Amino acid sequence: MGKIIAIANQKGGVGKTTTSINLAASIAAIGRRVLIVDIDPQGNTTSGMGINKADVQSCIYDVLINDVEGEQATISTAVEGLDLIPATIQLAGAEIELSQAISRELRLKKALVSMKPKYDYIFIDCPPSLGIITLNALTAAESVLIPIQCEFYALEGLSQLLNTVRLVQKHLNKSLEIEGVLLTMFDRRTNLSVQVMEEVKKYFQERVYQTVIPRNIRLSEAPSHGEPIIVYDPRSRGAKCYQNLAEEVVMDNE
Ligand SMILES: Nc1ncnc2c1ncn2[C@@H]1O[C@H](COP(=O)(O)OP(=O)(O)OP(=O)(O)O)[C@@H](O)[C@H]1O
Repeated sequence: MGKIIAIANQKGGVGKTTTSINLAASIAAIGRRVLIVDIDPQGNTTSGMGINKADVQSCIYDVLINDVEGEQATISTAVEGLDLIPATIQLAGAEIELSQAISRELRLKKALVSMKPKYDYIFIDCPPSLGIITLNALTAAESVLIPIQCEFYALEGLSQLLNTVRLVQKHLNKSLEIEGVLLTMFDRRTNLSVQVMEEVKKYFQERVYQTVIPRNIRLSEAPSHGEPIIVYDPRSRGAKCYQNLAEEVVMDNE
């Protein structure tokens, strides 16, 4: 049965999409069946996997709003064992449309029920907000993986995210857990990165992954080639680190 993990932080640009693509691809590369669900209207995970949004027939919007089956919106990617439910800009309207819908927080959960047996891991790439779309992800998920960028104000807004997690646990999904906290864009030459790491470890303790993702130019180039880092540059530090993270996540769960 696939474990559903939401990758969430309402702060923008902290590495949610980079982690969704590269963690999912690295887990698929060690022989697990993996699905990524892109629920960010920017659709960066979709384009970062080499999918041309203009060619997408059905996307996550159709699943959430038009009752299209998850299977029907699923496409296979160039990485063996890795499938994707894409997002297009159409999703930008869903926040308002869902606000009037019945069981509006449960749409994604319902859609993923029939998908779970087909996968070992299902990752949901969340948008940078705590609106109804992210609530759908936190309600569908068994756990939430939180990427934190090693920068000034890194911890700002985290209490809001943790508060939302607590509210979801109380009202919508009592078994939601913190899967882990991932430090991203770490630059060992700066004191700031080291300070942020210490702060985050003090706060989240053993829930912080041992693997830390460095700032790595190859990771930022890969999406424009539509490839995960293990395909674009398998020898890069970024690739090695996401492979290590994949092993850590699999070890925690199997
Ligand atoms: N480890 C890294 N090294 C270098 N660049 C990175 C790294 N991680 C992410 N980036 C770059 O930083 C930018 C933001 O990353 P990303 O899109 O993954 O963040 P996000 O949290 O998904 O953003 P949003 O909140 O807009 O959805 C992108 O240009 C990405 O290529």
